[in-house]
Amino acid sequence: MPDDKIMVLPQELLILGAAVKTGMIEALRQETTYTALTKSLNLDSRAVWVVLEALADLGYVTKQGEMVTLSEEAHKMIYDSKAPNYVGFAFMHRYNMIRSWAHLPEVLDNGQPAPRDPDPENTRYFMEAMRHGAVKSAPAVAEFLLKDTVEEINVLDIGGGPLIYGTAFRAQGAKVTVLDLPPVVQLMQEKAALADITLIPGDFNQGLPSGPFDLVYLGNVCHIFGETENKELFRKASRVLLPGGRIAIVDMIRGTNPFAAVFGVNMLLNTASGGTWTLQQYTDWLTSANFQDITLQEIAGRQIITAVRTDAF
Ligand SMILES: C[S@@+](CC[C@H](N)C(=O)[O-])C[C@H]1O[C@@H](n2cnc3c(N)ncnc32)[C@H](O)[C@@H]1O
Repeated sequence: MPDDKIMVLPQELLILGAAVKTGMIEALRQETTYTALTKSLNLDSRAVWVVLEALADLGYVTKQGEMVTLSEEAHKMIYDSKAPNYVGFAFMHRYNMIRSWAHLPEVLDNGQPAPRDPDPENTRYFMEAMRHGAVKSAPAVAEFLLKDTVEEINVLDIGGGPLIYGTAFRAQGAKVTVLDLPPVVQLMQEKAALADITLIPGDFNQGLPSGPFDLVYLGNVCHIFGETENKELFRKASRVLLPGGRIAIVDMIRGTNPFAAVFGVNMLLNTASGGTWTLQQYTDWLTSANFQDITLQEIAGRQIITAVRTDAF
């Protein structure tokens, strides 16, 4: 609904994001001074002073005389994974989103995705944001999908690099294989080993691990690509499933809530063919890939489409 919410500017996120990007937050883990910080990071002294004052008044920085350091609460929020207020660097993904959303007029003009910041740290920020976003719903989704299974089942989690869903499937007794892009696998391999998850590098547009699997899980993956890629992905999934095996797709279903259409703009900005798709589109694509019994349900705030592989091969 049109209202004055559009007047809100996320200034706190923009200040904090810039402080991370310039190295200020990392440098503030040690006690330092305005002058030393400015010099060591080769930044503008007036700008550093103004931003540090804002960070201090917002509670992120503690000042004592000349000395400045990250506040205890900010330290817990960003660096202490056991703290109740921990978010890690998940907020940096939001910061990056704002940067790409500001390019919407050019995207409307030329139809090309917004320019990408090649900073390799962005993979880590993205993983942390995905983990943060999934942690509440993953146990309920895993329980919903695996509750009626009696034996240990084989799950393929495509694009499951953040490992939150994989961990939840593992907790339900499943054997879990995760496929994700090589930079993600490199970053997450250690966590995967600790969680007893097999993490495989690869591009799902090129191929899938051969399996066979009882369940193929696609969590927030179908919005990255368009009709051609999704149809082909469902066909590939169908081939690595056992007869009677299931596919489960978590995504935002266009036409069921306004958020799906808004998220479609995010995918317009960040991909060449991605978007959000209607239940009818999913139904057509799944049917053409030999799936039946297609249903849409909502579990823990997530929309889940499930379907069963037919024997028609
Ligand atoms: C939006 S995240 C979803 C993460 C997780 N499944 C969830 O629901 O929280 C998309 C994931 O798919 C992975 N991905 C994107 N394109 C891929 C591709 N072509 N092949 C394999 N993984 C891909 C990304 O690296 C990322 O981990």
